Amino acid sequence: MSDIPAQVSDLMDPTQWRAIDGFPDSDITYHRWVARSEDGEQDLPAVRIAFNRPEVRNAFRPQTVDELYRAMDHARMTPDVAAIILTGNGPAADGVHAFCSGGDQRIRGKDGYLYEGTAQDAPAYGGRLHILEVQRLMRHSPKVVIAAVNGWAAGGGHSLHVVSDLSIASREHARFKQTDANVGSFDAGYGSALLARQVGDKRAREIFFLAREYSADDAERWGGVNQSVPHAELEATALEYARIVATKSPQAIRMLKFAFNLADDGLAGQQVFAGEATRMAYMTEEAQEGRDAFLERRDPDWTRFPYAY
Ligand SMILES: CC(C)(COP(=O)(O)OP(=O)(O)OC[C@H]1O[C@@H](n2cnc3c(N)ncnc32)[C@H](O)[C@@H]1OP(=O)(O)O)[C@@H](O)C(=O)NCCC(=O)NCCSC(=O)CCC(=O)c1ccccc1C(=O)O
Repeated sequence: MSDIPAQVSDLMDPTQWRAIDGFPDSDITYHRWVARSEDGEQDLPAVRIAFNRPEVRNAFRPQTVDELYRAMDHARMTPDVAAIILTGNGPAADGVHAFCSGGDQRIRGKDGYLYEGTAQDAPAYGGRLHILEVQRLMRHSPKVVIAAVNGWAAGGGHSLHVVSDLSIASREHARFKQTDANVGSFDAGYGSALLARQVGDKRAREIFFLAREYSADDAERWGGVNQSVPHAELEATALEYARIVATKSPQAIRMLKFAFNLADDGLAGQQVFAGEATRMAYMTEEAQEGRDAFLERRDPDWTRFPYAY
């Protein structure tokens, strides 16, 4: 049985989680859902990834983004994980909760966000904007990403909740504010286009152009989150969503997620969907006949495969 990890957040029940090898607590924390009993420990089908910089409202710096990408990718490639819960640790010392407040403005250089040790006036290509790579990974991951918005979701943090497949928000502490334009940034990709899909075009423009704060209940009413729940129930609700997702066919969930993405993602969306369709085709005798004929140096015999309609 693994050790019970540190309680990294007010809502995290450490007895339900275990540490994951190779992912020590750092700018993010990454845990696997487990059931512990006298008989031992059993992995359950969800992971928890959390921003771990509550002193800056869980703003991300390049190191944070690198760690987030690695954890997301690890979850993507873990075959018995159905869902990824994305949240923020906290609260901070002043009692304020944050999901994520976007890019860390203190280390923003001329052309992006700078790694520690990079001079503020570094020449071009010193800066990173690779949170967008994380957005694409979340979008193309076959796993269902559930944002558990425990506090502030601002700027690029707002976008991460938008890109998540499902969002659940703390009624007392979740606060949404799309501050990009306040600081001269603009998520002109998923963060704005998907938001318009979710809450409607006028509302999305209002959220970006006015950068006004709105609540979990507002977000639920507008269609921006699936559910506003009492703070104390946030992670339990996210786990309940994950548990239900895990009762469904993995193949069906994967195909549905990629189908939901397809039209908005253009040819990249078609490619992801088509890749899974190809995997299914490979499992058929018809496709295997093509492979076998090549390896046996003969013409394929398609006669037993009908032109289905
Ligand atoms: C989130 C707030 C509204 C919370 O307000 P409040 O509770 O009053 O707390 P504060 O006193 O403001 O903050 C406490 C403490 O934290 C520091 N802090 C907070 N947010 C950040 C931040 N993002 N960067 C650095 N530091 C931060 C704050 O300075 C305080 O520190 P002290 O030392 O105690 O003074 C409010 O905090 C707020 O508005 N925060 C800023 C939100 C913001 O504008 N974020 C950046 C938006 S731009 C972005 O995220 C770019 C992301 C990106 O990479 C990108 C790239 C390419 C295309 C698109 C994107 C994209 O937008 O995603």
